[in-house]
Amino acid sequence: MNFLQVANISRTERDEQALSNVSFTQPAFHKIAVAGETGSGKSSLLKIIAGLTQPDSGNVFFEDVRIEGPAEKLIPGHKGIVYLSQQFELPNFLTVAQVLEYVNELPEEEAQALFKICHINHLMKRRTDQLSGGEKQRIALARLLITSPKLLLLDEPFSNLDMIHKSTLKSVIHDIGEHLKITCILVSHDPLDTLSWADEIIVLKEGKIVQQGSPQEVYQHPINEYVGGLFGKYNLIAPDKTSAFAALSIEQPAGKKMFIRPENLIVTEDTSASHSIRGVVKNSSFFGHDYEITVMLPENNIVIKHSEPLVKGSVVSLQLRENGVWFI
Ligand SMILES: Nc1ncnc2c1ncn2[C@@H]1O[C@H](COP(=O)(O)OP(=O)(O)OP(=O)(O)O)[C@@H](O)[C@H]1O
Repeated sequence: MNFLQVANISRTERDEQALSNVSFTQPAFHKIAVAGETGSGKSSLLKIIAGLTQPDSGNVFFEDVRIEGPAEKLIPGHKGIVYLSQQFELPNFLTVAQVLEYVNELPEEEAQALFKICHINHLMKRRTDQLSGGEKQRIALARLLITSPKLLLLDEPFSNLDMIHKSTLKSVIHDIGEHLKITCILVSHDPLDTLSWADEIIVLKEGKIVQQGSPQEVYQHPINEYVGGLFGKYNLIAPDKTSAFAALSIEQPAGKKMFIRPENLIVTEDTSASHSIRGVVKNSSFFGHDYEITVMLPENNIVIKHSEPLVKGSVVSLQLRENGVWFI
């Protein structure tokens, strides 16, 4: 039995293809993140899986049962699947306890454990209009989880959250998977949210899956520049601009560009080192845990990461980490 099977889903919105033949399967407890630029179809996909949007063609099966869309049933949605939208709403003028009691069917002990996981125990007496955005979101999440779903669909849960609320929510999402045994699909366009959490990443562009793989695969071996760019900074060196890399004896496939993540280039002390690239430091920018350094090569500039700033105008020697180059 497949836990979730998405089979050839397509949907058109205003004459544009929002989703085009999207297919994938998800085993239970396998954490899937969906990434893609704005308008690539991420929310549409989640809503179709939740049974809240009707696909034009294709099917979604949840535990081998076909999910009916809103055109096929009176009350949209599917038992066992919950969707936390970017625009969730809580009832006004009620306390958090009242909001949750209304939907709660869990025994008291389980409900308390759930509230603890969601970091909301201390908010029970507050009214819903007396909460911060991050607190409201965790109440909305608890309100869905209290129905004991098997599949949780989270649509950009971290957008609009400051670092503190974001880190609380990250630990909540981690604990949901660990302790509540709920499978999750997460949509986010921040690479840091998805790379560290997901077992598998599905990348959408213009409604199509362009790459699907482990976080390591999509980060280190993107299929194209679009995927590479979604997950962080990179250097892309055209085939006719690689003279500075000659000493590295890299075998370059014809017509392909060199793709190198900044952290795959490391500064070596020895400026005469063979098997290294020499360049001149153009500038250093502070990024908290490290510096981003732009280095001028004869034909182009490249960006590297380094633990300290480097003096502008100084000559540096760089080495490439093992398997640090990819071609696209
Ligand atoms: N209700 C709607 N009416 C008209 N067009 C829509 C509707 N919902 C989505 N679309 C269009 O379908 C395409 C996919 O939208 P969708 O919201 O799924 O993308 P997304 O990847 O989730 O974007 P974002 O990251 O901005 O939320 C976009 O071109 C969007 O404008």
